[in-house]
Amino acid sequence: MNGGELYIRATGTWLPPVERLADAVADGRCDAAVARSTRMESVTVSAGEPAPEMAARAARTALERAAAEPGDIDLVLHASFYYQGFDLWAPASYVQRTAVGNQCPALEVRQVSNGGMAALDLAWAYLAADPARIAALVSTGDRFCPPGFDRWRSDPGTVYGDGGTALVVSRHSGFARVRSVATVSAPDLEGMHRGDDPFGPAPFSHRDVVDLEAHKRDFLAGHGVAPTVARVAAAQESVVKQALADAGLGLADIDRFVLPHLGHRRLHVAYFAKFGIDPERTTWDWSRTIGHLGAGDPFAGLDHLVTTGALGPGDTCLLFGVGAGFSWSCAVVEILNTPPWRDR
Ligand SMILES: CCC(=O)NCCNC(=O)CCNC(=O)[C@H](O)C(C)(C)COP(=O)(O)O
Repeated sequence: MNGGELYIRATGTWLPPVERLADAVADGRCDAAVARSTRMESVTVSAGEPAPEMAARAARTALERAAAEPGDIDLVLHASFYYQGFDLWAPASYVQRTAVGNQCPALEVRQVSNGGMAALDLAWAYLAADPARIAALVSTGDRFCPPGFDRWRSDPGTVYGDGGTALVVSRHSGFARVRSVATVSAPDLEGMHRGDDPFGPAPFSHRDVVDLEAHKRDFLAGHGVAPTVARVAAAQESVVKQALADAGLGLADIDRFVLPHLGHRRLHVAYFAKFGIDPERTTWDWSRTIGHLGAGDPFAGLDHLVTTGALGPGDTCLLFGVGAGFSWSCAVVEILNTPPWRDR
């Protein structure tokens, strides 16, 4: 169980323009088979904006919407998982200096695609530990660009988009209440994003471009597909059960589902078919135009549903996060009122 009340004061995203998969297939950047299996339409692609800068822009939007002063923020957590622009550096401090302008603890959470949701879980516990602590900013930012990452081919079941997202959470008030956050870990699966590669002395010591499919093939060769799929499914189920139980709700009580921006085949196996979720009640129709934002999918998806009015007062929403490791987080969010920034 989490500690005390937690509210969402504001969400924020900063997303660059999209590139269409049809164009990427036509010019050979994206394999037609990936376009077919993922059913993605487009992904956001940064023309040069660095990941921490996109996170800071999303953070500024969320802080403005929250009407938060620098002194209101008691913790900054920044989640990312790809290169942040410098070899040895603290992107959370960049977000704090450029978007927040205070001196509270600013720390990074690197838990691959589950980093944003894991940071939300950690922020709640940090705020609950001291009555003097009121609010936190959680930001995410990633730019999946060459030479080290191929957004179309580095992870064939998922096409990657660039962007920044942010959440301002508070123990006192907000347009939505976080009724629970649960996190589950399965470290026996960490080898799936490592494969048979040796540990290296520097980035890209063993290969020039991230190739998650190669690591997955190596891992499955040793661990078997069926047991691995079953392990992933069981852990995903356990985190959903825990979040719903902590919120005192059942799956049937949930109005909308914010899913990771994975390709359609992966979403079908892990969410639509597994939980009997109607794609129409999820963020799929939108996420297929955005791509996998790394740690930011859940915040971007919530921002989209609230801003477009798909979620309104009295509605409940389940946020899903899953990351290499693996780790899964799940949050139950109840919308209390319509935020002033909702599309008119
Ligand atoms: C590396 C980025 C990241 O953290 N992504 C989230 C974790 N990855 C996923 O959830 C993708 C789905 N993959 C899996 O569940 C496992 O690899 C399976 C269970 C082996 C299935 O793989 P698939 O056939 O979908 O490629």
